[in-house]
Amino acid sequence: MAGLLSFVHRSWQNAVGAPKAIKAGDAIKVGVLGAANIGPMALFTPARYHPEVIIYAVAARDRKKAEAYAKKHGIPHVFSSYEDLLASPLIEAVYIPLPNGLHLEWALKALQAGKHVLLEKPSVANAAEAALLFHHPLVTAPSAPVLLEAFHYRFHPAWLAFVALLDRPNVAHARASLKVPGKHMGFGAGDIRFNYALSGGALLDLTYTMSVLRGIYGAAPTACTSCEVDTMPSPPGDGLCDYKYDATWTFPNGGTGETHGNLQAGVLESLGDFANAEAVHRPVVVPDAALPGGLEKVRTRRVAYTNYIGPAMWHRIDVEDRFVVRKRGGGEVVREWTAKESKKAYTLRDAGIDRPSEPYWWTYKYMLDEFVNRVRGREGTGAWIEHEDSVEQAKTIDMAYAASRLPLRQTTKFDPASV
Ligand SMILES: NC(=O)C1=CN([C@@H]2O[C@H](COP(=O)(O)OP(=O)(O)OC[C@H]3O[C@@H](n4cnc5c(N)ncnc54)[C@H](OP(=O)(O)O)[C@@H]3O)[C@@H](O)[C@H]2O)C=CC1
Ligand SMILES: O=C1OC[C@@H](O)[C@H](O)[C@H]1O
Repeated sequence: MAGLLSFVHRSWQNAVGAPKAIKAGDAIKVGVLGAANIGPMALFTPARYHPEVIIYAVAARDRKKAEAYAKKHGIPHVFSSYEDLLASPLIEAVYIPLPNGLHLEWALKALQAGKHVLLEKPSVANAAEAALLFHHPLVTAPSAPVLLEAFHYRFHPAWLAFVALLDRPNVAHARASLKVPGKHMGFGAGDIRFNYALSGGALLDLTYTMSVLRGIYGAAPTACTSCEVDTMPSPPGDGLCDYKYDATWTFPNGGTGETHGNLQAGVLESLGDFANAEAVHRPVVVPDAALPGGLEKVRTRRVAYTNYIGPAMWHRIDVEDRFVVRKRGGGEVVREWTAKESKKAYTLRDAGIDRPSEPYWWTYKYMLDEFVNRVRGREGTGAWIEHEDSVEQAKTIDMAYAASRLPLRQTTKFDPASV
């Protein structure tokens, strides 16, 4: 009951209850490319209680649509085209929630206009595009603007607490899932997620599960050993867009992995396996000064993080340590037991980081804070998505498509040499 009440309280505070911030005189003016559905959740709500961020303008392909969106979300300025918005000297940073196939083009154009870029996940459509973007001189120059792939879940204290419980070199198997009841969320015919020309497909849209596996191992996979996909019937999706995938992986330490994504999950399937991350370790000898000579203590750890994608609503991190005391060198077992512990980390302090934060902050607010810290050249929590991380992520998705019966996501027709 107490858990339910705090869930309701946190959700209410995030949505409307938290006091609006008084904006600093030098707050970053952000322009938004596209009247996208995700804008309010991923940026406008957290910006409301961030003193250094003003959602200043939006541009849409249709000005009337942009005006209606601006009115609904209290955005003071409207531009008739993405180009016009980028040309505004008052705009310091740009948020890009466009279809995946347009990310490369508009990220490069925004960077060329000197804007910092918060780029929706997945950063781009494939590994070739990732190399083009993240190795581009506009990105690698010493005073280049900030460019961040918006993997919001990596910024939440619960993720930081989960990772701190891992013994990465000894992870033996990892699993990540994301099963979304898309039919009930409007992801139907015509959605960008099922449009191959816009780089649709669940492996890209639900790219999180592969990112989670890479985050658990702290390494890129060595191979995608299998990838079964189910595709949207044609039309929509041209038969080329997966709505469901089940993939298996190997990692450099010999460990294995599995990722499961479904954009058309039933409600029960989604409730049962919505956004889970799990790491099972190899047995390792752990020090215990209290043990008599000739004996050793062996720990086999399993860590499970439930709801890695929306931890501010609710999450739990379960640690299960199976201990064996045995004769040294793998001999006779003299004692065995299992220790279980459940943890939560809603604030940075809960994760052992001595910085202010609030339990109602969503993943997006933690990410926005770090984005602002980078833009302002300030030290942050250390949570960040490095450019090479984004490049590795795109390579990982390509590996999955290569192991499936589907083609890689198509490269944009935009000519990067034109910027
Ligand atoms: N971080 C998160 O939690 C989430 C991230 N996302 C990511 O955000 C991005 C947008 O997703 P979502 O908000 O669901 O998508 P929407 O379809 O709601 O928005 C996409 C926007 O892209 C613009 N657009 C430009 N060209 C095209 C085109 N040819 N066809 C269709 N749209 C076009 C449209 O803008 P205009 O207004 O100019 O017409 C539209 O508003 C994706 O990259 C997705 O992966 C999505 C959901 C959650
Ligand atoms: O980023 C996302 O997260 C949640 C999913 O519902 C959505 O399809 C995806 O774009």
